[in-house]
Amino acid sequence: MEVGIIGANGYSGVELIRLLQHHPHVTLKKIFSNSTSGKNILELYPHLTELVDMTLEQVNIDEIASEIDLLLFATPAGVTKDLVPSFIEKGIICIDVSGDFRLKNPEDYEQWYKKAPAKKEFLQEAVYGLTEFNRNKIKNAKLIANPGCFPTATLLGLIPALQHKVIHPSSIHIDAKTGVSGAGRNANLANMFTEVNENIKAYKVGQHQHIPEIEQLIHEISGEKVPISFITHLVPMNRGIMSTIYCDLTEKSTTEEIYHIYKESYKNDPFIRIRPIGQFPTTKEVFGSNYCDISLYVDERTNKLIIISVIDNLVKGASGQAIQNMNIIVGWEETAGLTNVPLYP
Ligand SMILES: NC(=O)C1=CN([C@@H]2O[C@H](COP(=O)(O)OP(=O)(O)OC[C@H]3O[C@@H](n4cnc5c(N)ncnc54)[C@H](OP(=O)(O)O)[C@@H]3O)[C@@H](O)[C@H]2O)C=CC1
Ligand SMILES: CC(=O)N[C@@H](CCC(=O)OP(=O)(O)O)C(=O)O
Repeated sequence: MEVGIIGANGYSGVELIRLLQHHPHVTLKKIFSNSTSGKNILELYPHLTELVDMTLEQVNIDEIASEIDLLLFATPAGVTKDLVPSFIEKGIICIDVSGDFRLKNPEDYEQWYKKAPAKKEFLQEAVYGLTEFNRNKIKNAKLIANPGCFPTATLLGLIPALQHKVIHPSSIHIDAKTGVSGAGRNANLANMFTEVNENIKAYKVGQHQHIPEIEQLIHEISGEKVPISFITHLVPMNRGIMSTIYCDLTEKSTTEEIYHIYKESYKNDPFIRIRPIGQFPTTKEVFGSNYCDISLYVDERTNKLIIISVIDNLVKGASGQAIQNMNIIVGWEETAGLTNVPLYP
């Protein structure tokens, strides 16, 4: 299969390039960017020396359509809503890592992304690519809206509890932390070493674009349209997301009972690791891998379930999950190209 990456020079794009080096069935045929087109990827990422020798090209829809079977998009919000429809119409499978097709209601996109939304028909056609939740729909998808990094960690942590109705959806509070690569490679004062190092800060408080995405899926699972509290923090590390979720239990329960629900729910999911009771995951333990590690704790004093979920934002939170979805669409083994062990320490 001939694959291309649009936005290949950003952090998610170059992570796609890295992961595809180990993919047994994929030929990376073309890479594309915008302002850096014409450059060899090695000028921007020397760590790929002697591994990849490709020049970034400007997107040309007709040329791409004649050479590529599947496109992975790693572009900023607002780009794919205009680009993707032409490729879908030409029969090319599109997997979009950006947020353009995630929210079914275009008004939500306008409100939270402050941009014009994609056309309704494409929003309807897009399948939300949270693999473990939507595997059956993903199989037949032509357009995947890959989830955001925070929604991936958070929703994988919440889904079994919501499906088994052990928590009140209206009681969900999420405290989330991310490494700086989540913001992409563009220079930005807020992400400078001097601003981030030895520091931790809350950002986009009450305004984060992942709020409606998380609420949309909670609604789909529970039938309840409820607002959530969701606060993101920037911490001084390159990669990693930790989502700590607090929710009220519907009935008295124990950590053991909840643990068994989660083990059963995820027993066929190769990238979800439910940690033994009493062991809590760190971001380093999933670094560079497609794993999502989840721990459960019932605080019997407050009757709350506390869920701790970690991922690597660039792998399970973006490029790894995109490849997992591609594997499912094409019918390859779901783990193809994604079997690397986390890098530790
Ligand atoms: N970083 C992360 O952890 C995650 C990111 N995402 C999403 O993935 C997308 C990419 O993020 P990230 O890699 O961090 O961002 P980056 O800013 O690092 O990279 C995006 C790249 O897209 C390129 N680009 C912009 N417009 C076009 C265009 N019209 N055609 C081709 N290329 C274009 C830019 O290239 P040029 O410089 O040449 O203009 C830029 O380098 C975003 O939508 C982001 O929200 C989702 C989950 C996690
Ligand atoms: C550190 C940092 O800034 N992280 C980004 C993650 C963005 C992301 O995952 O992308 P989408 O906008 O495509 O959902 C943020 O919090 O907005």
